Amino acid sequence: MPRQAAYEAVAAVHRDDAYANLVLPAILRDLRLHGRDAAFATELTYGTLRVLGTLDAILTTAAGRDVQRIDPPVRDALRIGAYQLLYTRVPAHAAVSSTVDLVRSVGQGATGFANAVLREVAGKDLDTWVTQLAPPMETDPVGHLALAYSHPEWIVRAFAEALGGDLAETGRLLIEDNERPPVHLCARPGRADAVDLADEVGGAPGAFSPYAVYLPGGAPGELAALADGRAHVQDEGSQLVANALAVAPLDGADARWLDLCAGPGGKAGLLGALAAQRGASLTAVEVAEHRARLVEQAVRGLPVTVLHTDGRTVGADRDLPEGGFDRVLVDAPCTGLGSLRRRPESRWRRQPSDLPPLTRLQRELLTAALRAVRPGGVVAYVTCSPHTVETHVTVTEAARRSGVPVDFVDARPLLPAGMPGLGDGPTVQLWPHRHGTDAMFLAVLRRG
Ligand SMILES: C[S@@+](CC[C@H](N)C(=O)[O-])C[C@H]1O[C@@H](n2cnc3c(N)ncnc32)[C@H](O)[C@@H]1O
Repeated sequence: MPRQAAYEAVAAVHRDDAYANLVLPAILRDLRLHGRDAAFATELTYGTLRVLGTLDAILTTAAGRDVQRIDPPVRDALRIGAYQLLYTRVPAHAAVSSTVDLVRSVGQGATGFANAVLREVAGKDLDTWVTQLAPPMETDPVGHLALAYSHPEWIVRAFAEALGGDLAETGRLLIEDNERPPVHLCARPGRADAVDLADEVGGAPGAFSPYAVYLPGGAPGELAALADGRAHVQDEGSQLVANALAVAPLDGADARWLDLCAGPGGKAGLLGALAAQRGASLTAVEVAEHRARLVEQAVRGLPVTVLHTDGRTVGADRDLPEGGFDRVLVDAPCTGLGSLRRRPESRWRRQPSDLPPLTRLQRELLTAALRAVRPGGVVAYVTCSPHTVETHVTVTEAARRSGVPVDFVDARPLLPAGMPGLGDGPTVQLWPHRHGTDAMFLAVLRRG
């Protein structure tokens, strides 16, 4: 049954462009899978989707034909079978026979083929397959890392560039991207204390964010603290960058805060709670209607006004006056390459051609933010991507072209004291393998 669930989820991702984290819960419910069975189905689904590139290279060799030419239902079943053989402790005979059963139910007449391919796959362990199929690290490091750790080459290249060309560290990042991501809670300031909340949920206080709680087990389920608005689910890195905006030094008024890209409302929830403690209020802007509704739910009871509009209308919208805000967050739409752990299929969907329209939008939104902030006020530009085109290039280009005088603020002192691996400033790049967070980028600008 767990394998059937994983098959249905993986097939829906490939057939319907579905998102695994959205389809899988419904499939688990339909098949009435709970506890260990549900956990196994989840591992098979997420694991198979993450390491798809490596699995496909191996299956292509084992089948003696391009995996893309195998009938899609059989192909997905083989991928789940190969994942079990190479990445889990499932005994080989169980992985093979259960996959052949699966193939019998989805691809008529292909059981002999599936049996032969899986026996071939099982003939070598993962390291041996990688040694056989990956180009040598010495001559083609990007190709090697891409195959060994299952990322598209353009993403490996982008990560390596953001890590200053350090390929050993790039490898550590890729390995981390293939791990099951942790679930972090944000204990909302003024409503909950992280240490008490950690006790309550059987978790541990976060290493860096004063609001973070690490949840054991990976699924937040029906926690009372979430239901009654004392906490929300939020990666620790997201908490840190939102908090950095709130603690950036500011002369003069500090009452009007703006979140220009607020949906679904994680950072607006934290900023709203901080604003409440400081007698400030937050305007949260979101262009997508359903996401604006999610922001409204996330900020209930906090001094937050949600605007369902385009953040680029600063100056044209009465509620978004030029120079009207003391602190502004631009948590820009981006490729999301910094949170690949959480979206197993996304590394295979994203394309380099996604970058130009996104970076144009990022520049426009940051320019709007620089117009929205008052002289002396601060803007935090954030992405959950470390791609330098979306980080450094966007920030320097927008600052240069905006016509607004701006200075970089060193973002490092705005993060908790003693936090390692923050680089040379003034911007900050967080990393899964260094900080256990998503790869959030933060630049803080002050309007002159
Ligand atoms: C990275 S997400 C923001 C995440 C959010 N800050 C949080 O912490 O939950 C970017 C958001 O910007 C929204 N967006 C995209 N274009 C926009 C625009 N022109 N104006 C306002 N919001 C926009 C997207 O719909 C998306 O919800």
